[in-house]
Amino acid sequence: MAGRYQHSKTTIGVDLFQKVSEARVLMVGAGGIGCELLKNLVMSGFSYVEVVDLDTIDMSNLNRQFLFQRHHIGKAKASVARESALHFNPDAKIVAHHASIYEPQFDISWFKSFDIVLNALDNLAARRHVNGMCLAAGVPLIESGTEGFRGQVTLHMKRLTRCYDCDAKPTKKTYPVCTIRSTPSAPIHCIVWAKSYLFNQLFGNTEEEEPTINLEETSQNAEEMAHLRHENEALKRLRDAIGSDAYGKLVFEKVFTDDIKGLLLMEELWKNRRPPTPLNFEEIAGNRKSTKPMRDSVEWNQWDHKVWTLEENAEVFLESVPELAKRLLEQRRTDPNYSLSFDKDDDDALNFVTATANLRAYIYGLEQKSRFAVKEMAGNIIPAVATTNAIIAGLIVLTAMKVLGGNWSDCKNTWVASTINPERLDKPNSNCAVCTTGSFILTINTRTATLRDLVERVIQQHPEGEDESQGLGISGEITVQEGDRLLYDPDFEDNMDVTLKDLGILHASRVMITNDDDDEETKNVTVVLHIVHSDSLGESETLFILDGDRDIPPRPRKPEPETNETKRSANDLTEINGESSLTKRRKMDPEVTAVDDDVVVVGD
Ligand SMILES: Nc1ncnc2c1ncn2[C@@H]1O[C@H](COP(=O)(O)OP(=O)(O)OP(=O)(O)O)[C@@H](O)[C@H]1O
Ligand SMILES: [Zn+2]
Repeated sequence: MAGRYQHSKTTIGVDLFQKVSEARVLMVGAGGIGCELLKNLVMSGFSYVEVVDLDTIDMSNLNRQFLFQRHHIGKAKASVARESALHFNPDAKIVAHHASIYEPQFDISWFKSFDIVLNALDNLAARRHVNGMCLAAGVPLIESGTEGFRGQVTLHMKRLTRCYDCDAKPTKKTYPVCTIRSTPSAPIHCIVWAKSYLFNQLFGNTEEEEPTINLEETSQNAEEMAHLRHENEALKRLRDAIGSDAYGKLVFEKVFTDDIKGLLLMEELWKNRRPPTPLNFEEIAGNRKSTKPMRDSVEWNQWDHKVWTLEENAEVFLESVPELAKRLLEQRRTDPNYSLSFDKDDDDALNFVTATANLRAYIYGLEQKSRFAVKEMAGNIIPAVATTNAIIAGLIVLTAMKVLGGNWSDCKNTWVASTINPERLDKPNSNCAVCTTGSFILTINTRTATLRDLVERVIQQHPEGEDESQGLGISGEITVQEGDRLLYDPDFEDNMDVTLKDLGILHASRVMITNDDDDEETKNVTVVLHIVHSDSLGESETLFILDGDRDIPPRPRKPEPETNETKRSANDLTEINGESSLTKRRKMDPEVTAVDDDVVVVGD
C-alpha cells in the first residue's frame, strides 16, 4: 500500500466501510468529472463500479482528464478510465461500457441492479434520461456539473427529494426573430443568423428542421413578415441548384444583395436605424484573377486570429459553400434525409459561419470577428477548470457515502462558486412533470402487440370490475408519444394496426401518455411506460404485464413548473433545453421560430 492512500475501516468506520465496499455503483460519463470521480471511488473503498461513456479520447481532454494520456487518444474513454483507475486500486471491479446510456441494454432492470447512480455528464438530454430511469427504478441519483469555477452536486431520490427536472432549467438564450432576420445590431446577431438560420436552410434537414416564420401578422410587422416569407421561399427554390458550380455565387447574391435590397424598401425599418448596404458580388469577388487562396499569405495561427477583409470573407464563403454542399450530396446518396448540423470543430462549418456572419456584419456596419472569436461565440465555450472538477468529484463521493450509510438527514446539495455552499435537500416539486407522473414498467411482446392493443387494452381499459393490474384505465382524450414522435391521438389513428416493433417501440423504449381532456380531475395527467419486450407474451395468453406506481395515482399537474433560478445545473447555464422540450415549447408558443443547438429565435 506504500504511496497509495485508501479509505479503510479505521478512517470511515467498519459499518460504512462494509456498505461502501458492497455497493454497486453506476457512473455515467468518464470525462472531466468522471475521471476524478472514478479515481476517488476506487480509493475510497468502493469496489464495484460500472462506467458508461460513449466517447473516445481526444487530445483536448488530456489537460484535465488525467486518467488519459497521449497514447490513449482515439481509444474508448470508459475502458481507458477503467485501466488507469485499476492502477490506484487493482482489487476494485470496474466494468466499462463504451456506449451511450440511451442504449436498450441499459434498461430498467439494469438500473435497478445498482445501489446508487452518479452522473458525470455534459448535456441536459442525457441527464434527463438518467433522471427518468432512476425515478422509474427507485435508485438514488447524484447529479453534478461544472462550468469554469462554478459547480454543483445535487442528490435526487424518488418521492424524497426534488428530481433533476423539478426545477425548471434556464431556457436558451433567445433573440427576437426580427433582430436576427432583418435588423441585427450586434455581431452575435449575425453569428446566430449564420449558424441557426442560413446554415440550416442550406445544409440542414429542410423537411423537419426548417425554421419557419410563424409570427402573428400585425399591421406593424406585416410588411416585414411578408418580406421574410418571400425571402425564405426564394431560398428554398435556390436550394435546387445545390451542387452546381454557380451555387456559392447564387447564394451570395441572394442573401447579401437581393434580400438586403428588398429590406431597404421597407423605409419604416430604417427611420431610426442605419440602413444596410447590399454587397456587389462582382466588385468583391467577381474580378479576382489569382487562384492562390488569400489565407496562404499568412501563418495559419494568424489567419485564425485576424479579422478577415471583405474580400477574404467572400473567398472563404465561396469555398465553404461548395465544400459543405459536396459533403451533403455525398451523404444523401445513401441517406436522402441526411442533413448537416453546425459543429464548431468542423472546419468547413466554422469557415462558413465566420465568413457569413462577417459579410452580414459588414452590410449592417457592425464589428467583424476573427474565426477564433466566432468559434468561441458560436460554440458557447467556457473553459473547464480541473480544480472545480476535483472539488465536485470529492463532494460526490462524500454524498454517496452518506446515502449508502442511510444518513439521509445529513445529505446536502452543494453549490460551489467562490465558496462552497451546502443547502438542505428540498421536497419534490408537486408541479414537476417528471417525478409526479406515474411511471410503469410494461412487459409486452413488441413483435406481436399493436398500437391498438397499447391504446385500447393497456392504456384505456377501464379497470372497473376487473383486476387492477389489467390496464391503466385512463379515460378521455389521450395522446401517445415516444420522445417527440406522436404515435396516437384522437385525430391520428393511422398506426393503430401496426405492431409496436414496426413503430420503433422496442425493449427499453419509453412511451409517454398524456390525457388532454377538459375534465379538471384528470386533465394533464402524464404517465410514462418503460417498455420491456418479452417473446413469451402473446395474444393467446397474457397480453401484457403492468407494474408500477399504482400507489401514486396519476394526478393533475399545472402546466408551468415552478422555477428556481438559483438552483440550476452549472453545466446547464449555457446549455439549452433538450429537443423534446423545445418541440413542446414550439407547440405551445407559436412565436418560437428557429431552433438549433443553443439558440432560439422568438417573435418580437
Ligand atoms: N448519452 C451519453 N452516454 C454516455 N456518456 C455520455 C453521454 N453523453 C455524454 N457523455 C459523456 O459524458 C462525458 C462528459 O464529460 P465532459 O463534460 O468532461 O465532456 P468532454 O466531452 O470530455 O469534454 P469537452 O466537452 O470539454 O470537450 C463525456 O466523456 C461524454 O462522452
Ligand atoms: Zn421532479
